[in-house]
Parts: sequence; C-alpha cells; structure tokens
Amino acid sequence: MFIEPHIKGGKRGWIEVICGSMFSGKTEELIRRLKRARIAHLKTEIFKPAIDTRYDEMNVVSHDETTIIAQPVQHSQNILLLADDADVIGIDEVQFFDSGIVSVCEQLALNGIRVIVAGLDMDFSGKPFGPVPQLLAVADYITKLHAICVHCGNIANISYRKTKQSGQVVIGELDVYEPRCRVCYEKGDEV
Ligand SMILES: Nc1ncnc2c1ncn2[C@@H]1O[C@H](COP(=O)(O)OP(=O)(O)O)[C@@H](O)[C@H]1O
Ligand SMILES: Cc1cn([C@H]2C[C@H](O)[C@@H](COP(=O)(O)O)O2)c(=O)[nH]c1=O
Ligand SMILES: [Zn+2]
Repeated sequence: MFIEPHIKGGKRGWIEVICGSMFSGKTEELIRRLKRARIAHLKTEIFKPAIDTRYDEMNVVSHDETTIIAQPVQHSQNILLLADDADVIGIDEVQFFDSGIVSVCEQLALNGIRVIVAGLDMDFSGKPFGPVPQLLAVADYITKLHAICVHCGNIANISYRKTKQSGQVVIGELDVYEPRCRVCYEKGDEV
C-alpha cells in the first residue's frame, strides 16, 4: 500500500507514477488516492486523454466500475491551463499523452502540486509505452502493480493482444487484451 508522504512545512509538490499491465488496478489505485485527498479537504482535478472513451467520455472508470469525474484533454499543455488552484492532480491513461506531459508534470510539481499519474509501462509487444519511461525517470514515487494471469493464475506483468492489429494504440478491453505472466505471454496463441 502506498503511504502518502508527510511533508514538513511549506507547500511542496511531487510526482507519483502508478504503472503496470492492463487490469493490474492502476485506475482503482489512482481513484483511491484522489478520494483520500478529498477527504483531507484538498482540491483535486483529474484528467484523461480524450482518446480514451471506453467506459465513459467524461469520467475515469475502472474495470470494476469505480468512477471519478474527470476532464478529457486533447493535449498535455491543456492540463496547465485547467489546473486552477488544485492541490492534487490525477492523470489516467498517461501513456496516450504527447511527450510534453513530462514537463507539464514537472511544472505542476514545481508549483507545489501533488501529481499522480497512472498508465501502462509496456505496450502489447513489450515496448515501453509513450512518455511513461521518462515519467518513471523523473518520478519521486513509483508503484508497480500486477494483474493475475488469466491462463495460470500467476502474477501478470504484460497485456497480451488477442487480435492481429499491429498499431501501438488499439483501444479495447477483454475483447482485445488479456493480462498474462511472462511464461504464458511467450506461448502466444498456443497457450
Ligand atoms: N486478470 C485480472 N487480474 C486482476 N484484476 C482483474 C483481472 N480481470 C479483471 N480484473 C478486475 O480489474 C480490476 C482493476 O481494474 P483497473 O483499476 O481499471 O485496472 P487498470 O487500470 O490497471 O487496467 C480489479 O479490481 C478486478 O476487479
Ligand atoms: C497493451 C495496450 C493497451 N492499449 C490500450 C487498451 C486500453 O484502451 C488502454 C489501457 O487501459 P487500462 O486502463 O490500462 O486497462 O490502452 C493500447 O492501445 N495498446 C497496447 O499495446
Ligand atoms: Zn501465466
């Protein structure tokens, strides 16, 4: 479990990254941290890339249907404009943002904001996904989560794509992806 850092005096910002495969609980963990911040009477703002309309155009929704109100944005720079006077900012599906999201997060943290981002560390082929490696490099706190391999019940670290689509970005759910462990991932369609 992630323990919120206790900062002595002054308003200091920092960057938290929650990463892992699909179904590992990234969105649930993001929502949990944001709800706790609200309980502490902190002002929160939540953003997601406009491309992700799977469950809902506006809200961030986990696979288990936990929900929180969010603002869809087209470009990372919009977040700086919409941040208002937030104490805590959450960003889901951060892998889909342009590379400018890294400096946006750093700027927000410099401004004293706690920035929590959640996203896929790897795509379906095992390649690092979009800005996530750079975000991991500049993060103050990192949480790596794991799903359960749908074939053997072990810890799953990667999202296996069940279709033949080859592009990096293919929005989908269990119809397109399943979380797998290393061994079951290597077996491909022969699992
Ligand atoms: N194979 C699986 N392993 C773990 N959780 C799963 C699996 N399949 C479905 N789930 C559900 O997905 C939830 C996590 O959803 P979510 O937070 O949206 O994950 P992520 O954002 O990492 O894709 C779990 O609490 C569980 O109910
Ligand atoms: C592995 C992988 C995933 N995607 C897409 C599929 C989903 O729409 C999101 C991930 O959502 P989650 O909250 O982490 O379950 O990303 C993709 O476009 N390309 C990939 O390689
Ligand atoms: Zn497995």
